[in-house]
Amino acid sequence: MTRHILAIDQGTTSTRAIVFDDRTRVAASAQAEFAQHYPQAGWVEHDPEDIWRDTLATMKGAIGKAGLQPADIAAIGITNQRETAVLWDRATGRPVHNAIVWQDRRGAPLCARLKEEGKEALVRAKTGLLLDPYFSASKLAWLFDEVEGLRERAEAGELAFGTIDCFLLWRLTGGKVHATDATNASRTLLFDIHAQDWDDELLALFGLPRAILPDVRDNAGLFGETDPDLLGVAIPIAGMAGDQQAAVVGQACFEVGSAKSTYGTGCFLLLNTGAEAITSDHRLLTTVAYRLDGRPTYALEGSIFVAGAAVKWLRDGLGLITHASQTDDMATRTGDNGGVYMVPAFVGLGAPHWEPDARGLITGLTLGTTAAHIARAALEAVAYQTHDLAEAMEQDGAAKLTALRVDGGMAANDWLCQFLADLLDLPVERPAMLETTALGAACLAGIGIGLWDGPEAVAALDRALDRFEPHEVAADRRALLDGWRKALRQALTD
Ligand SMILES: Nc1ncnc2c1ncn2[C@@H]1O[C@H](COP(=O)(O)OP(=O)(O)O)[C@@H](O)[C@H]1O
Ligand SMILES: O=P(O)(O)OC[C@H](O)CO
Repeated sequence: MTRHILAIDQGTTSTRAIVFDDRTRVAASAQAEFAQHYPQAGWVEHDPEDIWRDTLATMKGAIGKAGLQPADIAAIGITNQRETAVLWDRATGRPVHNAIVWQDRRGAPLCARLKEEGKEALVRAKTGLLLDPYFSASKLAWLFDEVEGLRERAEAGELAFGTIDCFLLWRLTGGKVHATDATNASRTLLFDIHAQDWDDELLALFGLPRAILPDVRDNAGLFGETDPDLLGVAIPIAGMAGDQQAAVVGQACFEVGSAKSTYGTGCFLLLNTGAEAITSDHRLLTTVAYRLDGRPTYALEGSIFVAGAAVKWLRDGLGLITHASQTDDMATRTGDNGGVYMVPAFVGLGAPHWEPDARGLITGLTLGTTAAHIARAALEAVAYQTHDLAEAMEQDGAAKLTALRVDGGMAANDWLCQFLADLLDLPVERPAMLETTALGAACLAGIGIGLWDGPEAVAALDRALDRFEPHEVAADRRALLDGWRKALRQALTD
């Protein structure tokens, strides 16, 4: 009997469960899209109960589709949308509020005030991050300031905070384990990535009680076991990582200088910098790539908030398409962009600008503009932003990329992969199995139960790749980037 591993990939728009065999081949998967709540402009919430319901249903669905029983699952790995904050009652396990999602900007006033008070240098030195509402701390501070009675309950030890990994772990273990991993902790603005511990000075800055915080663990190891009431058996949960870091593992970016870019709702480019936590001069983030056996490996990260979300907006907001994959054909058919550029600053701009108040725009419209030009502009924008991040990493002296490994739902788009290769003037490598996030979680769980010895064993696993070679000429590249920069300037100064 092969030993199977179940990965839970709780993303921004959908929850997936994938069963892998002991050679990381996919045996079966199940997926559920869930509701997004936009209570006000710039606010984004998820109902944690939706997430929990879909997690259980997709786990059962994937195990069933694989023709297996829960007892055949040797271990579970969890990976998740990062930064999204949940606060729940330890006694009942019930959230006290909807989850405040990473895209939510409501913490902007607090971050702006702390910046004015000159706190950014301190925050940056300890956390590797910036004072931006993207990260969990200002979302939590908002909850404590706005929801009556929470502070007293938290100080009395009644409340638990967690990112989605931590909330799912709590629920899966029947409320027995309150823990997270070093990658998720490193996205809260409360965790000192050098000391690898929560930091009292940061907690004080955001006015948050320490009693709500989870234990922080390595990415691979025994986190706990599933409550037998859920699946009939106790299965070890042996790997956990934020989704972008899990993709680093799934893409086997274990060498210093290797990089991957994941195109899901947003796009996140991470470059492995090894044991050295490099500070960027271009407002990139320093973050934990993974921590194994107590030793952190760091990464430089460029975070783009809107990638696939722009395509989802073409579908759900504008009704221009009925399926995301149509954009591939539309972009191919237009031949060129017709002078149309989109700056998808729907929830502000992330790296390297960090402008929470910037808003999206489409420029260059004429009577000749078609839906296909707009679809193409949405795809091009993702590539321009990737280019800007890669350039910033190079200017930071971190590494000159020799190839870019891509993954995530949007990387299924061949036109986008070719345009990326042309624009970056780099080969783009795309694994045949695009779910590298889930694969990374499965690899961590496999390491956690000793199925694989460590990163070397994971790197040695077979991986089929598609490769896109660059062929655009430099003059075209320059003209396109000029058009993009002009549009970007408009979005940043509006
Ligand atoms: N063929 C495609 N072309 C362009 N965008 C796509 C394509 N397929 C999926 N997407 C986009 O990718 C996103 C889904 O990717 P996924 O990795 O599942 O995201 P997440 O984990 O953030 O929920 C959606 O925003 C969708 O619009
Ligand atoms: O849901 P994704 O895959 O776009 O990932 C979200 C990121 O983790 C946010 O930091």
